[in-house]
Amino acid sequence: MRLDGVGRRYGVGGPWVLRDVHLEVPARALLRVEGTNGSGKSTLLRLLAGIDRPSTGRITGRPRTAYVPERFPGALPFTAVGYLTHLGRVHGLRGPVAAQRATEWLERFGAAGHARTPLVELSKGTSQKVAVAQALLAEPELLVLDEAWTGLDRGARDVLDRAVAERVADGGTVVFVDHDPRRLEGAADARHRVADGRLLAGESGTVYGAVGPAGPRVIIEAEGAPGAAPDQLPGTGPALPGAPDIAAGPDGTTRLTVPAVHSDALLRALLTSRPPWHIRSVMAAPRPDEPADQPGSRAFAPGPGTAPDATPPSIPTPPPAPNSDQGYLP
Ligand SMILES: Nc1ncnc2c1ncn2[C@@H]1O[C@H](COP(=O)(O)OP(=O)(O)OP(=O)(O)O)[C@@H](O)[C@H]1O
Repeated sequence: MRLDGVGRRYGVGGPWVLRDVHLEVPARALLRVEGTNGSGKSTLLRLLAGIDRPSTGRITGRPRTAYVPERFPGALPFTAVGYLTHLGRVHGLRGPVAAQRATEWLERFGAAGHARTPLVELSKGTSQKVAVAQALLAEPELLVLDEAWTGLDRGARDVLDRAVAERVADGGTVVFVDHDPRRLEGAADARHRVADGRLLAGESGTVYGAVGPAGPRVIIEAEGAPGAAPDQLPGTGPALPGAPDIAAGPDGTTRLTVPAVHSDALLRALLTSRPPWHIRSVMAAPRPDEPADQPGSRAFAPGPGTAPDATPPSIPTPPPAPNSDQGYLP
């Protein structure tokens, strides 16, 4: 999914809450959204979830999406299991499958004892378990979580942490906001900050830059199995994290240029494909106004000659590749 020049304001002539947001939402990624109170995080998440529309700009390529709102509308005329089964059907599941998943998720969250309790009688914590379960049971391609951990007991928070990891491992994308800075610490592929109506991004969360055409980009030169061409990349085109520009590189390599915030997710996709791709180099792309031999174009990896002031993106450790003698760099 992609946001191009998206803006949102409430009411005619109201102040812009979000302006000129450019964002590529890659497949198989965990994205954190941060910002101070009232900065526009929930507004952005509602746009991503598709329950609100931009005042200006375009959102394209919407995946199958599920959303946990900041506040769950609990006063609905359903029991917990009835509501979840109903939502499962709304998400396209057949009745028996929806009912089975509803029961499984209530059990997983330790709320099976409340399956037949009307929603209005549920405690805040159990109500929140139902709110989270309705999004998870659909196994969405995009899961949007707005403070979804708030109100959950410790065991349920851990269940949600694991469910998020499972979604991403299955190829889904999870976008989340949480007031706890340690939530899913170290797991996010990218962190985005809403500030002054703009969207900023950073790999580490300490340095944020503009997201969009003007934001930093990374060039990955990779080599596939013998004879592999760019169109044989795993999940070609927009399905690859960050929707990289793909071109032929030197010495038979394939050159993928991607927004820097998505480089980790793209590297992971290449390294974990079967057979895995060799990563030959990872370098910062020169900015449009920068000559190609300036520091921004130096290779991050591998080996000597790496710019001392350049921070390499962290390359995830790939799982062992059966029947493969291919190595990994760096
Ligand atoms: N439906 C609405 N109508 C009018 N103004 C709104 C509406 N929703 C949000 N706003 C305003 O937009 C701004 C951003 O709100 P939003 O809820 O997106 O911020 P947030 O970063 O999620 O805040 P918090 O961390 O407090 O949840 C605020 O000034 C808020 O008052």
